[in-house]
Amino acid sequence: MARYGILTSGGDCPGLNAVIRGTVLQGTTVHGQEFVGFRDGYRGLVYGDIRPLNRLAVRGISRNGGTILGTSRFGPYSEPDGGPENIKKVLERLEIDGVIAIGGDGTMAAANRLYEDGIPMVGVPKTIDNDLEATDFTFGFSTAVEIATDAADRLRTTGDSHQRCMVLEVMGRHAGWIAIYAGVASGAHVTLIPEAPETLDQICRWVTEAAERGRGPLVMVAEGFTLPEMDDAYSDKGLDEFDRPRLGGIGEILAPLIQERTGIQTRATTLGYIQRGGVPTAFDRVLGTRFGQAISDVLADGDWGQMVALRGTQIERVPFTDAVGHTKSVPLDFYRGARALFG
Ligand SMILES: Nc1ncnc2c1ncn2[C@@H]1O[C@H](COP(=O)(O)OP(=O)(O)O)[C@@H](O)[C@H]1O
Ligand SMILES: O=P(O)(O)OC[C@H]1O[C@](O)(COP(=O)(O)O)[C@@H](O)[C@@H]1O
Ligand SMILES: [Mg+2]
Repeated sequence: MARYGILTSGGDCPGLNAVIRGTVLQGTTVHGQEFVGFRDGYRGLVYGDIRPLNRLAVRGISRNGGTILGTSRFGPYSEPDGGPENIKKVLERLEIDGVIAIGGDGTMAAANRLYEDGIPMVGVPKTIDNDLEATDFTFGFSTAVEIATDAADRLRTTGDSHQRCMVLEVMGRHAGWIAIYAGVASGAHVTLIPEAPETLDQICRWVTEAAERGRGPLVMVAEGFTLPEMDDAYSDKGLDEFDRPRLGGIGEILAPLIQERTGIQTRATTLGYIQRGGVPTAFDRVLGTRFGQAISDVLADGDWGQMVALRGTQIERVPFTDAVGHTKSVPLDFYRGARALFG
């Protein structure tokens, strides 16, 4: 019986457990496959740290956030034990015929490199940021948008009561998907995304317009937003494990600038990791389950080097290389449509 290992790598994301469950259910009931889980992403693969994954182990997990396998930003080529030769030996010793990597762009880049180095790899894309070009939507995004929208709705009532401007910073790295969806959903008076720098003057004009109508202005800002005079997205938290700046903090920068220029009391809230935690929406559970089922079919076909993706309403297969290095930005006409209603 063919036996496969599943790992989750990179930032956690609501819907990961639905993928694990979908894969195991489809694999065991339709294709007669067996599964194990690697603990903590590529670390588990490099060190052969596995746990059994059968039907019982995945019972009821779709409704839980996080990942039952644990995750990390450990690189499969990390010295001293990483690299394809070691990983081949690990897979032989554990009698594992292939690996499913569930992760974002970084995880897929690593999976592609391993695949090119002879390891049988397939992939499932994940990120709350929805910024992977290869797929129309990623699971986790819908949950993050719901949480951000709920937070915005709550800020509206306190902002309205105090006639204050409320700034809400959401995640998304260099893409504004979470901000633009939550901004439109909550009727934010201004939504600021990395794809479309706006001047402080313009932001303050919109804030003032809303305040003049008696509203507590709500400003939704993506962590990657920059003012025209900024060279890079704001970051004061150092680098992550892969040497990328950890973003966050632009909301706290903007709030006093808006207050100073408009004279309107302004408060900032950074939503942070709340966006990635807790119960996934039905949409994310369904997408995760379908991705999981589809990747089990990919294994059955031995279609190595492929990743599943949502195209329209269909789940399709695309090569890893389609997912790597292509960031999906918010289209400017989408932004312009939202912008027409700012203020
Ligand atoms: N080009 C690459 N080659 C090898 N390993 C990589 C590469 N890019 C990322 N990785 C590994 O994959 C991990 C997960 O990637 P990361 O971008 O942090 O998360 P995500 O997969 O969620 O986007 C990284 O910490 C790194 O160890
Ligand atoms: O977990 P970390 O390293 O603090 O990363 C925070 C980043 O992870 C995210 O939540 C999701 O990013 P990935 O899906 O690429 O891991 C970003 O929105 C945020 O900037
Ligand atoms: Mg990434």
